[in-house]
Amino acid sequence: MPESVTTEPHRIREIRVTPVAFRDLPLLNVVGVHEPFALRAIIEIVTDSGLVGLGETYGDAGHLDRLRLAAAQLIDVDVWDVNEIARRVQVTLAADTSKTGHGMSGMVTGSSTADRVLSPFEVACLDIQGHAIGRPVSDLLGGAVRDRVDYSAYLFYKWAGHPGAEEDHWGAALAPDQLVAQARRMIDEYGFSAIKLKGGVFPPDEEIEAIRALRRAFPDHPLRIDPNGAWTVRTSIRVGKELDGVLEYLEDPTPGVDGMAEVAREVSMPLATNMCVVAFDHVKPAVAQDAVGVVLSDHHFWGGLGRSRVLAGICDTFGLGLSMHSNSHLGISLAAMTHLAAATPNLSYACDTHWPWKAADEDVVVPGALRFEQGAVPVPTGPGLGVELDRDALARLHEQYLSSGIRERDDTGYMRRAQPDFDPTAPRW
Ligand SMILES: O=C([O-])C(=O)C[C@H](O)[C@@H](O)C(=O)[O-]
Repeated sequence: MPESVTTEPHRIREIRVTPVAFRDLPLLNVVGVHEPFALRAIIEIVTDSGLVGLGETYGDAGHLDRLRLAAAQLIDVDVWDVNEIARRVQVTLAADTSKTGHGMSGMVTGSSTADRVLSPFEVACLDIQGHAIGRPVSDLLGGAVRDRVDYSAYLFYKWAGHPGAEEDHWGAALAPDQLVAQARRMIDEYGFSAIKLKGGVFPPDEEIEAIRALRRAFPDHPLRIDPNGAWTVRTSIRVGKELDGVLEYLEDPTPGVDGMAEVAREVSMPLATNMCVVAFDHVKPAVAQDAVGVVLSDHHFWGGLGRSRVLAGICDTFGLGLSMHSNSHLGISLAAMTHLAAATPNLSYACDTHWPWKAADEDVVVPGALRFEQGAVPVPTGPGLGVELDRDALARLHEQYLSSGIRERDDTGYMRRAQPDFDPTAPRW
């Protein structure tokens, strides 16, 4: 065996789970408004060989409790044995009877708890594996088929500032011309070549008008709208017909596979989802009913990067398109998303990211490793995820989490102030 090849295991000695809070602007969605802070949990896995791997996931109270529960069972496992890690997470959570929330604002309630808990541990193990052999995570996932990953401009209706606070630097976006200005700024600053509007906030005709204004202003940019299931089947069909030829896909117009299937029979553009296909057992009924044309993967709820590639294979087999979903996130997640997208040949749509909404001075990774160029992030080529933890920044954002008092308020798993009448299964219009 050549001397450079090592067969030594890298056993887990310690797992640190650190909740952080970072500022989030008053973006509106069907649930309500983003709170002043978004919550994340940063995972550090430390091995007996002295390597440290990073993961990032939701930071709500229920999820944190489950992460810590599972972490305690992973000590001594070799980071190359991800199947054993998955088995232990599964067994631990099967025995957990707590019913607290999961930090996804109620929009992906059907996704597997074990997969959500496994995800950051798997990412951290891949980060360590990459460091151990000196290769980027994209190589561990089969090799990058692209050296840059395209992201989309993710537009939001928004208030001018948090109530009681000064107007923020993005200002209000409550009308079509303000959304066009928001898109123009994002495209100027980041170079995005596709646009997604988070809808379900205003009556559908107002949101159709916003999409038409975006189409006029950006005739060559693929457009999407995502009302997170806020519309009835009838409204969805009407909107789908009115925006025929305007959208590249219509995302989650209505809740549930049955409703999506009814809409899909009547509209010509593909329907996309990150709400009704969010776990492996949702794929079969959706395919059987021809309910969706595009699945938005998200390694945070599909069980990590390896399992997201399994999803990609399933989509390929059944002729489904593949895109990528995001929540408010930091640099560890952006790195993981970028490696995954780079190594997934059939991921042909620009991925979602909330990145532009994050303050540039708030992150847990050392600046510089990730950057946007013409709407795309160059795939990090260093070992592992290619990002380094900034310990001072981690401590600052953890302190912000503690002083915000969010944990005490957060026993539902919601990062956002919910609309009093919000029900993810009941369309509003
Ligand atoms: O459907 C989606 O794209 C999401 O669920 C992403 C986020 O939760 C988005 O709605 C948000 O951050 O308000």
